Amino acid sequence: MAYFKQQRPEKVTVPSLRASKERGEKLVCLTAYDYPTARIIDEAGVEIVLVGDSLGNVVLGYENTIPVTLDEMVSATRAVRRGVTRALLVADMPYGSYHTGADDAVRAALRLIKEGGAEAVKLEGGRKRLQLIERLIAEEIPVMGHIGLTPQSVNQLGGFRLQGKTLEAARALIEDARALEAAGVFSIVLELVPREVARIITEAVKIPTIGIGAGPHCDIQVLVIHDLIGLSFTENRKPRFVRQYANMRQIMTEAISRFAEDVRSGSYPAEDESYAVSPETAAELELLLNEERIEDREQRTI
Ligand SMILES: Nc1nc(=O)c2c([nH]1)NC[C@@H]1CN(c3ccc(C(=O)N[C@@H](CCC(=O)O)C(=O)O)cc3)CN21
Ligand SMILES: CC(C)C(=O)C(=O)O
Ligand SMILES: [Mg+2]
Repeated sequence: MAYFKQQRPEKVTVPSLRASKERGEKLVCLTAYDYPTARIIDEAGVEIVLVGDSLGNVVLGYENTIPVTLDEMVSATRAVRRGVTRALLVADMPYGSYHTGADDAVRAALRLIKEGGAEAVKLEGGRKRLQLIERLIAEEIPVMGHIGLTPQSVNQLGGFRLQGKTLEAARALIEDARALEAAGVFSIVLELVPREVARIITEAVKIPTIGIGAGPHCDIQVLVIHDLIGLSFTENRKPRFVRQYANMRQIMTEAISRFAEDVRSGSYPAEDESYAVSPETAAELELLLNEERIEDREQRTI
């Protein structure tokens, strides 16, 4: 490419992901839910930014992703959109937004694309979603699949447990992945599945696999940003696939404690952390104040 182009890495697109897999490149995906975090992640060179419905857990404080609404996802996606220029921007379809029929699903996906600015949507489920996925793709909406642990099924599953452990369950996952590829998804999230199963699926499909708790053989790895920087799980309760690269909880706690201490001791704000009128205006203000005091006294003596 000419010298005046290619100053920055090229924009990541749906077709460029497949080309990356063909070249054997490992890519990175992280979640984001707000503008400043999205900007940091994009500028760090991460290839895919996912506005996950894990928003429900890490931003809204829910137990699971079930209560997350389409409005909440659209709002977060709009904020993230403003911070992302190079990465591919994908938004999760929340629980309920694609479960009441294909027309409703198209409408929900179009809101994430048109209002949110997402370039693709992700939805959970294997073969049972094939018709729905084909319909979305027919309406020019790129779709990312998601199999293994599908957190929107938590009430059916009874918890966030490893999936595809038995021979039968592993075969079902491999069939789901093949069917999703045939339906036209551009990538598949594999969540909480044994590394051997993830390897077989990754080798069986031409589209990239995106692993979370799925071992090293996936084409792409994804984590929730709050898990990476220590703002979600506590050390003794974090899932084994989470590697914590920073302790922002500790950094924030220290900053907040020091601010509170400085306010209470009177050391904040200092003189150069507030504003003053000119000395002349200060003198005039002083005079004005004295006149008012005199008037006050005269009124009270009447
Ligand atoms: N902050 C956050 N990070 C996530 O990765 C995440 C969410 N929220 N919310 C939606 C789902 C739920 N996820 C989870 C939640 C808990 C475990 C967990 O506790 N796993 C245990 C047991 C696994 C097993 O052996 O069956 C573990 O130790 O990994 C795993 C995935 C992944 N997703
Ligand atoms: C972890 C990823 C795959 C996700 O679905 C989410 O963050 O909601
Ligand atoms: Mg999700």
